[in-house]
Amino acid sequence: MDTYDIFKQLTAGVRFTKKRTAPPSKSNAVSAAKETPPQPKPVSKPAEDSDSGEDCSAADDFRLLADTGTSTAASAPKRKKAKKQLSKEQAEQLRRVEEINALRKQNLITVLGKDVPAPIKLFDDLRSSEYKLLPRLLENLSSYGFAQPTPIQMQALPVLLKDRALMACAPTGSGKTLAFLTPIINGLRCHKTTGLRALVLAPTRELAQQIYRECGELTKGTGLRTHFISKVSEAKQQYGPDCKQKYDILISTPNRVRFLLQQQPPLLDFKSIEWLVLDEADRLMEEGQNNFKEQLDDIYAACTNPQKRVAFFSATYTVPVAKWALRHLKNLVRVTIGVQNSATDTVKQELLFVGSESGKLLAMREMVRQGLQPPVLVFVQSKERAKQLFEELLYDGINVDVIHAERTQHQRDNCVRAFREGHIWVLICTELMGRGIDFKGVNLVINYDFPPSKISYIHRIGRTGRAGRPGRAVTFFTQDDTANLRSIAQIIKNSGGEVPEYMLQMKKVSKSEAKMRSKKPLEREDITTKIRPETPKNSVKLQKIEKAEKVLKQKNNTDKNSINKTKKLGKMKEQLKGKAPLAKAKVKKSKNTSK
Ligand SMILES: Nc1ncnc2c1ncn2[C@@H]1O[C@H](COP(=O)(O)OP(=O)(O)OP(=O)(O)O)[C@@H](O)[C@H]1O
Repeated sequence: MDTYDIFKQLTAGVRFTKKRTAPPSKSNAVSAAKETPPQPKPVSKPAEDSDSGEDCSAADDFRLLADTGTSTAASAPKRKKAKKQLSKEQAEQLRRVEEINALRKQNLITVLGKDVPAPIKLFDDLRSSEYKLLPRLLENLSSYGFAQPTPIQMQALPVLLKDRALMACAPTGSGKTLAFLTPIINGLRCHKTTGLRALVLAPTRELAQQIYRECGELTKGTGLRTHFISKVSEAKQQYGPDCKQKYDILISTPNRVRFLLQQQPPLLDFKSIEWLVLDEADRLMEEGQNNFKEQLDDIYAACTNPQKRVAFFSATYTVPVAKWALRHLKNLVRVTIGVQNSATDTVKQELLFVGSESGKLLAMREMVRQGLQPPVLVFVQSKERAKQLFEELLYDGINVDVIHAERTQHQRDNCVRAFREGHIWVLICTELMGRGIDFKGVNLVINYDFPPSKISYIHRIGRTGRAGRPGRAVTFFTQDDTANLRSIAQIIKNSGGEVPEYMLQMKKVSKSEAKMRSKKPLEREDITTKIRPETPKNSVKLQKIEKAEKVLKQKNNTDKNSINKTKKLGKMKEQLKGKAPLAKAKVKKSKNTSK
């Protein structure tokens, strides 16, 4: 029973006149912790727009947490009274609480939950007797040379080091990986032969591999053994009952893990799992065909240790994830940095109207002509389109490669490595690389194909502007993309960018349509400059143009008007054949392009 319930019971049947102080509402109760003075206003207001149907607004979460009574508050008058009778000790406590609140406010940290540990200011604060961070781990942390923890690290580290369940939401590129690996390593402390004790799941193999690499750096000198499932076929030797090599930490994708769990006998044993972390948790909790939720349910059921700590991390969250966390995780703390479900403000975002599909290729070539500053990531909506664009850019002599699910693991690994090392300047990719991947110093993200949802947009453009560096994102759009334009324009506006007012005034898309669009990408014309096969409509038009050209030729007029007409007809002919498609796009671009 929380303060609100007690208040309700005590005041049953009592009527309040308007003059009296209003009773604390449930939402008030949530915004202030039990023994704290008024907290700063939560900064994680819901982002202004919520039309995609996939977002979980902060308001929803406040309600969700309020319903479970995870946070309680003393009423304002009580606090005033308490202030009057403060002992020295209480005054000191109050000062400390105010200091904590100021630190959170300054770093846009919002917390929800009971008795949330104070944020740290420096990594060195973790040396204290309270956290007892392994000296070797501190050494490894300091070898990165980071001046101070990022806001998510400031708050998530103490929460996890105090063994609390955590649902963390922080912008892309804000250092979430370190925020969950550090407490795991500290919790496990040294190698044991008991088997796997920590499991980290990520939606793609590339991301799992990246986390594995980071874990390798952080576990240096601790003796802890980390494993990444590279080939399922080799797993039997690596994990089977006869295997002598025991690992402490496993980092993988859910499908590989579930496959191994389902073998007879199972090749993995999760009974001793003490830490379960979901990176990109909202993606991992997505339900439906080809999604991870079912796999995750099986994995979660296999982690039978009741003492396990569970942590969710992502830059975006949806209502079902918040609901699941509240239902299943005890002692949950919710940490949000900045405004929930928003784009990182270090990226300069632009929307570019390119008229038609063929206009995209011309716009791309124009950007190349003006000079691209590599490395550049280009997102398209499917592997077919990735291949098509690759062929086109390769033909232009650009130092380009492509990564998609159809390439072999070896090719994908090589491609990622070459891009990281700067051998490839432009990398064409699909949604596969949209989340989590940390390529250092990506200068530009081009959304060649409009993102299927605003969640996708936030993650895609988050591949640039990481760890406080500046970045740029250009999103092409055509007439066909206007349905999602409003919500993405709103995101740009919310993160401080400029967008034309008409975009924000566009009709809202219904939740069901937004959901449908996020699952089923638009059908688009192929990416090609090859001559398009003639349609009956085109050939009639072509015949008409050719007839007009013939007439003009016969007249043999050399006046300006006739010359212009001939030129215009020639251009129209080229356009119909797919050789010069941008004339229309250029005109519209100047009207509708935002900064
Ligand atoms: N305290 C810090 N100070 C400066 N840079 C940091 C700090 N912690 C981590 N980084 C760097 O920030 C970059 C992004 O970190 P990370 O990949 O963990 O981001 P993320 O929040 O998980 O992003 P995403 O949501 O896209 O997955 C990495 O290159 C990492 O080395």
